Amino acid sequence: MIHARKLSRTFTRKRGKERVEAVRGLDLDVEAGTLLAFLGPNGAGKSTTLRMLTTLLPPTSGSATVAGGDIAGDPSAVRRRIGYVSQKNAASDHHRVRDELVAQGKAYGMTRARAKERADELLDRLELRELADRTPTTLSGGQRRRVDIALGLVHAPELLFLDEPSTGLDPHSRAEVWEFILRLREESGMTLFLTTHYLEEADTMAERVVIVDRGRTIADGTADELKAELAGDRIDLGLRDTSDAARANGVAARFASAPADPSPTPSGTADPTVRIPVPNADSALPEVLAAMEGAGVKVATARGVRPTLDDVFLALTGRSLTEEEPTE
Ligand SMILES: Nc1ncnc2c1ncn2[C@@H]1O[C@H](COP(=O)(O)OP(=O)(O)OP(=O)(O)O)[C@@H](O)[C@H]1O
Repeated sequence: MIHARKLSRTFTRKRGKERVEAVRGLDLDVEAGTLLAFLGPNGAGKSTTLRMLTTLLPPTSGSATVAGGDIAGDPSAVRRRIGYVSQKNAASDHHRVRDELVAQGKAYGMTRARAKERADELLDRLELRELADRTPTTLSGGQRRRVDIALGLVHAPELLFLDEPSTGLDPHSRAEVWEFILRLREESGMTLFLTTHYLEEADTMAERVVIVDRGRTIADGTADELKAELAGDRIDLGLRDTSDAARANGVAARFASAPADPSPTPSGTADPTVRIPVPNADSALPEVLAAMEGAGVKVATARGVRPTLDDVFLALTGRSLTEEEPTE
């Protein structure tokens, strides 16, 4: 469905003629029917990639075919087959939801009758029927996002790009938008390519996660694969007594699958925490506790910690995905 080769985009900032390599040589193949989450910190090149794949921005070099069309050679064929829900609201503030959907259908060359029929189908499918005669300014954030998604679906695309579909929504609306995205996929088998800042969403919803940083792909796989290969489990032990720290670290070193923290790090309050990277926290925990007891270390709290996608990013770059990039 998507085949990109060495896709690159450089911007030249007017002042000072500074060059920004927003996307550097991206290779990507996406199978039809996949739900892919495209992750990366601010400024990693996600929106630029999306804009190139949706033909809104020409690449500086490299090539891509999207839904069977060449983004440079045949952009209109690509546009007919894909939908794009951008970060900005697509619906105008002053037109009623149904009218907006009908206008979109006509813009795609449908007859008025067909455009109305299609608008009705989408109003039902995205549970917007009751809101059909309202203008977007009177809708909640989640309802408005559903209207944006409906607008992206008018021409029944094979592939839908969603740029940050859940950003700026409250947790209830986020869950609701996700429910629609997942349902859409189940009903239509559509390929979905989305960016998100919410790592837990990518972790639980996406079949494939691609992480980009500074314009390059740094990880690609299922969330479980990436976590298992790049981050691994951890055991966190809270010590009752700081004076046990040196002994606790000695025991930790015997179990650690990677060099453990050299010194226990205070976890907010006075009691120190020893963090031990292990291949499997569930099976290692009883053995670690027994060894600590044998060494006379008094353990106050113990817990197995599963890695997150942020741990994956941290392992790869030494930075957290949730931290802001320093402004250039
Ligand atoms: N039109 C432009 N002119 C100059 N620089 C640009 C332009 N568009 C993007 N950039 C730069 O390209 C880099 C990648 O930007 P992009 O918007 O693709 O990142 P992103 O991963 O989508 O970030 P965010 O998560 O903040 O949306 C950034 O350094 C950005 O400042």
